Amino acid sequence: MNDDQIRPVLETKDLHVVHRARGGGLLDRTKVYALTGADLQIRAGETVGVVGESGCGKSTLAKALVGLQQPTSGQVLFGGTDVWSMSGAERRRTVGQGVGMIFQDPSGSLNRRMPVDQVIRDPLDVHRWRSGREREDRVRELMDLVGLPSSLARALPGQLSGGQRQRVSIARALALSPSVIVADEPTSALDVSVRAQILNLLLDLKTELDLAMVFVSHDIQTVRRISDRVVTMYLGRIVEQTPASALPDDGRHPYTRALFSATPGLLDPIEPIPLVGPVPSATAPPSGCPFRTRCWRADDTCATAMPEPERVGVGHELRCHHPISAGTSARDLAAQAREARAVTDDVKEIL
Ligand SMILES: Nc1ncnc2c1ncn2[C@@H]1O[C@H](COP(=O)(O)OP(=O)(O)OP(=O)(O)O)[C@@H](O)[C@H]1O
Repeated sequence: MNDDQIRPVLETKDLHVVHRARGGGLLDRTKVYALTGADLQIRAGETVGVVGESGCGKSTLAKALVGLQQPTSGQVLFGGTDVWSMSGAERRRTVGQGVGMIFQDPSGSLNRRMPVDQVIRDPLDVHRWRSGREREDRVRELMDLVGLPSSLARALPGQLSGGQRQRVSIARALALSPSVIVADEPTSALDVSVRAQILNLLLDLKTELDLAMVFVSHDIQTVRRISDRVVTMYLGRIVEQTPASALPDDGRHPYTRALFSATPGLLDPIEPIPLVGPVPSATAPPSGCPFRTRCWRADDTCATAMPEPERVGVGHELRCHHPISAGTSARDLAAQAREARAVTDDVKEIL
């Protein structure tokens, strides 16, 4: 069976999330296009990494996947059912049990006054999972699973180290035996020395419990290493989905290649592909392809329409009017981008 024939456990269809601008007054109707037309399928047992610059919509996508962010339009399907067509209680039951979330900052996501065993037990109580006795046993089992000694059962989150707090979050996310875990920057708030421990714990649990995982991170090297598939986002759009094994050199979207070229330590000595200017504001994304204002390959076509998704290989899809040929080296791309930039600068001077 190929990927297309395996039904996704979690899926988004043409998902849009538009926020109201932060800090605006009641009458400020400025819209922030945080997520635009996201189509994503998560299959049982796979790890999908999500990368992109700050503000591109990664967290919004993560929250939408776990039912914490109501879409403006489009669908989030769990086991084939649209979770936003359910009643609130049904959605909380379905998504709360089926999808676990791990946040970036365990301190912010744990109730400071609740001891560890109660934090882990909370979802079991909320979902009225089995008997009180079985819940106690389950909490012990979960603490053991994530490597927390039972002596910490009555400790408050503030008495734990950052790594221990993230273990508590992981135990809580796993309490109801979800089939998918969504981890939003799960290690970036931790000391460098414990990051690897928490990452390895997540990977071990994923294998042991046969979980699918969505892993959102700025750490592109880690994402590439642990994922089956890497999703690149730019200004609210999924612009490419690539088998991790094909990265970086077989990435076909100019933005994926630029992002990877700016990451130290990947394969060859790198040569960053120079991009022009900053990321445009999500309140006024450019027409057509959102990346066109910074892309060295863009032409007039790119301003007219967002390219349709194109399948270029197994598990490999992108939206680009001018995709890069597979296997083009980062060095060649950097040279192309520099040359295109020099031409643009010349034109500006003449004008
Ligand atoms: N609750 C909100 N209200 C208004 N705007 C928001 C809200 N949440 C996110 N945004 C905006 O939506 C866009 C996408 O934000 P999001 O947090 O999803 O991006 P991100 O890729 O996760 O960023 P980072 O990597 O910095 O966490 C940004 O422009 C952000 O400022």
